[in-house]
Amino acid sequence: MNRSACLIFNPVAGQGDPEQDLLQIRAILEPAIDLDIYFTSQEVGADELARAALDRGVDAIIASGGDGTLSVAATAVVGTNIPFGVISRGTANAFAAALAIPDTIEAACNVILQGATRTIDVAYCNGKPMVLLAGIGFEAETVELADREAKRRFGIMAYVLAGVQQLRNLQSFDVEIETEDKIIKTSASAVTVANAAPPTSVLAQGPAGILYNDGLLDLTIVAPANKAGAIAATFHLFQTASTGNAAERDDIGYLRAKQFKIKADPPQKVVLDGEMVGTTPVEIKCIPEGLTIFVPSVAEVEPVEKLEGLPNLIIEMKELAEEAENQIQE
Ligand SMILES: Nc1ncnc2c1ncn2[C@@H]1O[C@H](COP(=O)(O)OP(=O)(O)OP(=O)(O)O)[C@@H](O)[C@H]1O
Repeated sequence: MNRSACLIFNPVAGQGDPEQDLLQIRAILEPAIDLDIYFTSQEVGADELARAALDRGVDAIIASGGDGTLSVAATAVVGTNIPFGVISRGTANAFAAALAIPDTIEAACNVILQGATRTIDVAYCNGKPMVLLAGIGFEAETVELADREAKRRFGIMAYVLAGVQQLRNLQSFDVEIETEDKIIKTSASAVTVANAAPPTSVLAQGPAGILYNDGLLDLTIVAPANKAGAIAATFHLFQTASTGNAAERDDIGYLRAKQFKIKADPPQKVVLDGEMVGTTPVEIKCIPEGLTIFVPSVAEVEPVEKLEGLPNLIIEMKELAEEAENQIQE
């Protein structure tokens, strides 16, 4: 008997052709999995659809859409032991990148077909489930500026443009951070608490690596003195993220803890897994092994060759050419 799964599909996500995307997903998954397909709408979100599916009883929940859809669907699955599948079709695809899930439809579907799962940590931020990260200050302002229209026109550049725009009116705030064993007071422009984060979430990249199965959250404080400092700090974090090193600048701090209570003066906007959720204060607590997700059974292999796109490119396969020549001679 086939496995069954509820597929929650956002028909307006990303810049692709949703009808084509859905056909492709069905063509790959349906031979092995009985899919019960539900579409998100402006009124009915992926979380509501996921909760209804859990009530009906399903073997798995699969969400397909941008980061917004994936995050809210995941929040409904937290704490249930029902495996969660991710088919990313958004602009930034941060959710898939943070959890090392491939972001093409074909590869993501194959991960679900293979059926390997693992449990990962999640967190609760003011009672709301969080899979990736909470951004306080700068990031929250940036997310608010990158609206759907801008994302449609500029893709991932919308976030970069919004970030640059935001740098122009960089503001610093006083922050008090309380962990299990200490209270830290400083000023900052951005405070980010990450459970898991893609390398593109530069403001989360203070520590050398963000582990999503260590029972701990990673907090990064970015406190540049001025605009030039902000650009230098961002660039440094971008570099450390790509090399896997920890940040080494005086205006960047980081620490790990099971939970954080954060107050800001003046109160700052908070973005949780890409969605605006209100303002500080926040209380964020790690929930070890709170979510079961489908993951690649073997690590993705980086391609060792890329030639396509080169001008006047001709590739001759030697053995095939020789074989053809031999056949002609025979
Ligand atoms: N059928 C629909 N019509 C209009 N809006 C929808 C519909 N379904 C979901 N939405 C809205 O889509 C948003 C989530 O979009 P999602 O994050 O999945 O895609 P995206 O914005 O294209 O991707 P990304 O977040 O990666 O930029 C939610 O705000 C939700 O209200």
